[in-house]
Amino acid sequence: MDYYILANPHAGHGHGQQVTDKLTAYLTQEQITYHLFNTQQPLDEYQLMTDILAQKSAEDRIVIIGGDGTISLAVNTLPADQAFSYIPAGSGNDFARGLDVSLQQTIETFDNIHKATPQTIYVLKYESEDLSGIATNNFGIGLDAAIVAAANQSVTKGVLNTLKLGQLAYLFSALKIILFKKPFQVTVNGTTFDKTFLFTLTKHPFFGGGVPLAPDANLMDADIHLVEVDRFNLLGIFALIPKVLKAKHLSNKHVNHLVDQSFELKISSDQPVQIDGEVHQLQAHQTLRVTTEKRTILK
Ligand SMILES: Nc1ncnc2c1ncn2[C@@H]1O[C@H](COP(=O)(O)OP(=O)(O)OP(=O)(O)O)[C@@H](O)[C@H]1O
Repeated sequence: MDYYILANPHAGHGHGQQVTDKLTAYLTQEQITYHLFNTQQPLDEYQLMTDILAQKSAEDRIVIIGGDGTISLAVNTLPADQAFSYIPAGSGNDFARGLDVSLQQTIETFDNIHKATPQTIYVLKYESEDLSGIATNNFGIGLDAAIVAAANQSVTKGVLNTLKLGQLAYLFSALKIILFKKPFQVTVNGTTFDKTFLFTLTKHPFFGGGVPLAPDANLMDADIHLVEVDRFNLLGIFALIPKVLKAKHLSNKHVNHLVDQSFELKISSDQPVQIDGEVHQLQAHQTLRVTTEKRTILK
């Protein structure tokens, strides 16, 4: 049994390289055969996973090293019947948190993988006229998508990054969006929300690098958690932020939490959506269906 490693050395500002070096040194020491596929540029994950699938035999194993972007791209290329393992090396690592995999102990994580038996997890599967795929983390419409989009586009981000203050770009963008983003209407599984501000579907608790948005969500079951927040007064919205960080927000009357195994929804105006941190656009009045797909993991 060989290991096929798909690694993003740039994940976590170079942490991917460190994790890969540590793991490969250990595999060499333990005389475990591996084949390393390092991404050279964004989106290489697709081609490398295709190459791995063409070369590996049925008993060989796949290990993915990287952050949430890497695991999302890799799983989108991996057929549902192929098992995989994951060693986190990103900045946010929400999928690893959801899986309850250590964020630091590379070798311990590998040792667990090496002796693991296959387990089923459920990831999000989404489909509309223009968008389809798998989300390993979350599918967000509105606020979170607008924040990610604005932070990626903002001129300030470039300046702040050169000053090594990149995270501030997110803070400024988030503040601007919270102040000015208009609400939108969503009809989901027969219920209409008229003043939606945040609308996120998730299979595990975390978003935004460890924020417990849906504390009871679990990758091991088929339930999808929807967290919807209405646009209400600004003071109330700011007061809600520390509650979200402490996972105490779901009892707020402006927060709606629905759990179901599939969601069908339409929005009333075009909105940005973020799917595992990548920004897309969802057109008004298109039907979006979100269900789950079973995947096999060794962890
Ligand atoms: N060699 C590379 N150089 C630059 N970008 C790369 C390279 N390899 C992969 N990428 C891109 O990096 C992105 C994924 O980064 P990833 O999300 O895994 O790390 P992160 O952003 O540090 O972690 P997290 O998402 O957990 O915060 C993907 O869009 C991927 O295509």
